[in-house]
Amino acid sequence: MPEKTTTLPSLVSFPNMPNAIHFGAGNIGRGFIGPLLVDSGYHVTFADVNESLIDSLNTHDHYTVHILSQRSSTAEVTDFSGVVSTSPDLLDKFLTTDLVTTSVGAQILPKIAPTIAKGLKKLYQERPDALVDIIACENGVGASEILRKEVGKHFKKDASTAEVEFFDKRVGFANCSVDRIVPPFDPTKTINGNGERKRELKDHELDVGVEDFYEWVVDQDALKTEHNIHGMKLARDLLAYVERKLFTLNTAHATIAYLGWLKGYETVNEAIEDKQIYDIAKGAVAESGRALLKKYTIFSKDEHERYVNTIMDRRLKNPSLQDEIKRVCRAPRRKLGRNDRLIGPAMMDYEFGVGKPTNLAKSIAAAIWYSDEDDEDAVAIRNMVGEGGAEKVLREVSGLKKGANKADELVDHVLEAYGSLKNELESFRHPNGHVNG
Ligand SMILES: NC(=O)c1ccc[n+]([C@@H]2O[C@H](COP(=O)([O-])OP(=O)(O)OC[C@H]3O[C@@H](n4cnc5c(N)ncnc54)[C@H](O)[C@@H]3O)[C@@H](O)[C@H]2O)c1
Ligand SMILES: O=P(O)(O)OC[C@@H](O)[C@@H](O)[C@H](O)[C@H](O)CO
Repeated sequence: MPEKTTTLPSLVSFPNMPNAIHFGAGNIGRGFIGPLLVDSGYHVTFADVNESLIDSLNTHDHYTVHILSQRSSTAEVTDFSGVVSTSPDLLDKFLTTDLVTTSVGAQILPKIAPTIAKGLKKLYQERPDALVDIIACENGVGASEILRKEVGKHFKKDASTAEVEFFDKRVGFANCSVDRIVPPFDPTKTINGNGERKRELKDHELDVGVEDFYEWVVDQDALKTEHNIHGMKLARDLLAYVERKLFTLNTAHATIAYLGWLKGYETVNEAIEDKQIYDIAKGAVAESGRALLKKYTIFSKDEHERYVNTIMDRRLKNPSLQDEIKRVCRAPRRKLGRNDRLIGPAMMDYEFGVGKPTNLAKSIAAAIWYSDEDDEDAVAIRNMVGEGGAEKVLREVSGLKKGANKADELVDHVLEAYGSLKNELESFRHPNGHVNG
């Protein structure tokens, strides 16, 4: 295996501006990872299925990232282009890159894997001594590892021994934790000293709005080469950072959103001001926090308390964000997965014997109640509930196997919450709510 850390080969093989390929030119691509890469000297090639977005990237020479905070500010992004992710032109871009990143949604990774495998084959044919790192910037545990397995299936099919060696030794798949709230943004609205004013969409359609906070932590042991990216932190205990973020920020976010949906709110800002919702979310992160602190001794109790307070009382309450409940509730099948933000910390509570996850059970129950006919995950879950009740979802989507003690305990606990949640929330009913639906 090539050497890592400071003795790593760096960008010397690219005398001109190095190229990074980023799959997914959406909120996180344009609002977080893309700007950091550009700021670090890369030309970013965005690859996306959305053809009109790619056209727009190729007809604009800059866009603006609006920092949504009390003291709003902006940053200009230049040095980017776009390629449709199914176009053969994308494969040529692999010849001049040492970094491929993604933010397409964890469930989409298997769909982009064949293209990445083809790009790597091309790279191997032209530059068999190349080193390249791939970082899946998706919410979830081990997203880059999942991508490695998917890409490997395609790359290794009918591959020579030398090709397999190239894949195993010269391509890094580094897991990461990626944290910045990038909500839907209306680029025609802008805030200045005189309040809100309207702008022409065509000039600003690529603009994004982001919170001021960001954290990107990457597994340094998995990287094959040095990248020197501003804002990318390298760490060894990666799972600790991934789970701390997913089981705190995303646990609270999901709890607020699913309960907020039940009560009829449209934004996270509205829902978090509802004391009943705030208390359940705070309780849920306390339940995940007690298990996280047992599992990961690198975080002290005080540090974790500060981390939680920043999330609950500063970041999620940021009045400039106006994040949509619908966005945060998206893909509930993924969010109800065994290792994700709801079931993951609840099971950790049982595994570490730190107490019963009463608030997390309510969050899980609320996620099972969620319905959105535009979201295929939500439709699938509603259908499963229709066929076999909430238990079917917990057994089949959340992987809580019948007969396993801890899993059975959690199932019972969630089913109880599922039955009583609407009554519990009813007295706080909002006119648009779903507590009676
Ligand atoms: N928005 C946030 O606050 C935030 C923060 C941290 C992490 N994330 C994670 O980042 C990822 C992306 O989230 P987002 O909010 O940017 O979503 P988004 O919907 O804004 O962007 C996703 C982009 O991927 C593109 N895409 C979909 N299928 C594709 C395919 N097969 N090939 C190429 N491109 C494809 C879409 O067209 C879209 O432009 C998710 O995993 C999310 O969990 C989001
Ligand atoms: O992106 P998802 O669907 O996994 O989760 C929705 C939000 O909780 C998420 O995008 C947060 O805004 C983000 O994780 C903040 O870093």
